[in-house]
Amino acid sequence: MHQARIILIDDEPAFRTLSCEWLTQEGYQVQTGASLAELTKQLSQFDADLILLDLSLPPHFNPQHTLSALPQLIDRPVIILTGHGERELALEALRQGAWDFLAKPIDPDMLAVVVKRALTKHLLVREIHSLKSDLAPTSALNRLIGASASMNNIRTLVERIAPTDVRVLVTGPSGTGKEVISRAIHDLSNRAQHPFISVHCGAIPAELLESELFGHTKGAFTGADKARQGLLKLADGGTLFLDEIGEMPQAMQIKLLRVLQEGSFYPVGGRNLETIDVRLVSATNADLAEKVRLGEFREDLYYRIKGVNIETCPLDERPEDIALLITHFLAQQAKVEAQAPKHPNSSAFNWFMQQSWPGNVRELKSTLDSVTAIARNGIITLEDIALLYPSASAHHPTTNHHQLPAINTEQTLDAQVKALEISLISQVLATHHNNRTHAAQALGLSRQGLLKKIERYGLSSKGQQ
Ligand SMILES: Nc1ncnc2c1ncn2[C@@H]1O[C@H](COP(=O)(O)OP(=O)(O)OP(=O)(O)O)[C@@H](O)[C@H]1O
Repeated sequence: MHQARIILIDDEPAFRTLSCEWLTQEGYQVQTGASLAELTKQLSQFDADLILLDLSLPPHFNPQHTLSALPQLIDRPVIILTGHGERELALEALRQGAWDFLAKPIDPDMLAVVVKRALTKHLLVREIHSLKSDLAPTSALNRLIGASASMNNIRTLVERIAPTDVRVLVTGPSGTGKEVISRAIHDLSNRAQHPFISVHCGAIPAELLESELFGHTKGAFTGADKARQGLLKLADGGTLFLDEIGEMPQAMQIKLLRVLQEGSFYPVGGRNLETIDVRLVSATNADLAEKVRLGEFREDLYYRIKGVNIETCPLDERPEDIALLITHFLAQQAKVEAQAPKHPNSSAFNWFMQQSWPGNVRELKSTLDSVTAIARNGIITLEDIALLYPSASAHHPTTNHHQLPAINTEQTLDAQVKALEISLISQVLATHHNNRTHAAQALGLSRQGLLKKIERYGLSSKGQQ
């Protein structure tokens, strides 16, 4: 876990210095300030995990004024520091969402215990929220990031067909999320409790594919020193995902067709007919219809596997998804590393928006991974990017074509306005270190208004303020 960050706001300099020392000795990173204005300024640069807050602060020394700021702060624990005779105020602060209060004079041991407890409990609450959202049935859909018309259609299709047993063929260029979509279909289906078995048809040598899929008996061929179940049997009750089905050898295509027609097969070298109940989802980046025309793929198999066709489109054709994917991948990375998410600054963000991504989402993700690995202090800059991609140093932010999505006569005005809104919100959130209060100010929105848009576009990521 990262070193927890605390902001202490109190108007007494001696108290600030002393408490700062105590907390630093406990291993926390601490920043201090004397007023609400300083708190706001610090929050924009220092993503605090906890705030210690005196209620009587300059210039007004009006506790009610401080109390009215509480709703903006309570995304993390706020501990109120109260003076003598301020019990009522402290209770009011608790009603408004403060975590706890400590009465002055503060005992350092008590301070350490209360702070530690608040941070631990806060962390647990966040974990529980995160686990709950991962378990929610809609989370499989939420994993399909994107607000483009194409991604919206895909999500709708996935939701409709997942509970049926219809076969699905996912087509589209490499790295556009065909496997993620296939998994989402499985996770939202009635087979979700059973296995999802993925077979990369092009990666397994033709001579091994049959025994990999159907299994084999002992002694079926040289080296088969014991019987082994095939992937088809392992997928029983669940979903069999045949990736790159266009690369399946012709001999195997006939065998697969038989399984799909009869629901049964013989393991290699075996005489006992095995029956299975699997849902088939296939994917390819090849033009299967063309392969059929060229005689490279069996027409009868093509129609057997096709069922519903879901088609993904290149990332360059849906620039509004880039901003959402960047936010998503950074949040995902932060979760794995149990750290606050890193953020691109404005010019780095623009660079990502302007690139062409022939390798699609996979390429965007790996570029982001490598750039974040070398970024310092939680901020990704154009200089970081230029270390790995030297052409970035010549990058000129005003000549981009993705920052403002290109005018597209095939999309409605609504869709294009949405794309622009997503792009701008993501960028402002990134440049304000995901501080929603400041991003809202920069965009001229109320915080509530911004939160609604974040929710609507699925822009939220764990660990944001
Ligand atoms: N819409 C999306 N939302 C979230 N992650 C995505 C999305 N699309 C792709 N990804 C991520 O991009 C990477 C590539 O996706 P995936 O493997 O599903 O692509 P693919 O189309 O199956 O590629 P290939 O044809 O090369 O097998 C994965 O890390 C995946 O998690």
